[in-house]
Amino acid sequence: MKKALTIAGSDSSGGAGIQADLKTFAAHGVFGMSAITAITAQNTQAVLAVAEIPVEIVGRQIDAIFEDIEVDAVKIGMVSRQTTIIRICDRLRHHAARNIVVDPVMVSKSGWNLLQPDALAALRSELLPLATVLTPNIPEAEILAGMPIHDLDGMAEAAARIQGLGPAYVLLKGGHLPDNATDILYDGKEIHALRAARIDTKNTHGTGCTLSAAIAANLAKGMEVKTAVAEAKEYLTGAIAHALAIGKGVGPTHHFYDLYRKAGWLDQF
Ligand SMILES: Nc1ncnc2c1ncn2[C@@H]1O[C@H](COP(=O)(O)OP(=O)(O)OP(=O)(O)O)[C@@H](O)[C@H]1O
Ligand SMILES: Cc1ncc(CO)c(N)n1
Repeated sequence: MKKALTIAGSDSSGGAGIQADLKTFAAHGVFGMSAITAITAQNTQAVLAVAEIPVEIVGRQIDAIFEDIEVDAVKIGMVSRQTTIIRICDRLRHHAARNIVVDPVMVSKSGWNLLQPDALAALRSELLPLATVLTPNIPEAEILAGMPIHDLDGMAEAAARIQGLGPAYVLLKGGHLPDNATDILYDGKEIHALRAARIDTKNTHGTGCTLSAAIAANLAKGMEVKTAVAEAKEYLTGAIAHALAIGKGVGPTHHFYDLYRKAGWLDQF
């Protein structure tokens, strides 16, 4: 069985962060492991509190895994502190980690800042060059590329600028544009548009986490980056189509819709 590691924050409501990543790995038949960077008290409406995990413990979780188990892919999500970013990069370089998917999480859907302002420089200089695939959303890409983005042409221009900062591939997610759910993949040479119809739902909590974890799972299984991204996008679109109206706010995507469909459970819960 292939094995993937997520380095991210815990979402108590189970729809984003570590919980979304582990469910996504499981849905892909990949064994999931985790190094937790922070614990958030969060639900479908808000992030209420965040406790950072000490840098030393973050590093030790990564060492504990790599010293014992072969890691086929790594997904990195919420890492809010500069010192933690630097330690993670140091440990990943030390263990020669490969197939690294970086979701440069900055602000939660409910508006909570998940990246401290002084950590941006470390994200740029340390983490971006380690990424096989970087998956910014529009607001994150605007900050990384230093330009406003209004349409697909703007996304392509920003993806090219960000790719120049070091990641092998940039997947710029278009979820925040008003009329489509088209993402742009750039590898330094060619632009690929991954098109999907916008699904009319308010339940999109954890979409970004789910997509990056699905890419990592597909890379762990040995897929080429372009195939891994295209299949992950298809999986995510299904997970949004079957999103769960759990909680009073923005509900989570359905990570196991395919298994539930096969088991005849989709309409039961
Ligand atoms: N309503 C929708 N219908 C179909 N696809 C969507 C919809 N909303 C978002 N997506 C897709 O979900 C993925 C994540 O989109 P988005 O740009 O919202 O990321 P994000 O802001 O990082 O998510 P998160 O808030 O979970 O961090 C992208 O592939 C995007 O195209
Ligand atoms: C822990 C965590 N990571 C990432 C996100 C992405 O929005 C979130 N809401 N919570």
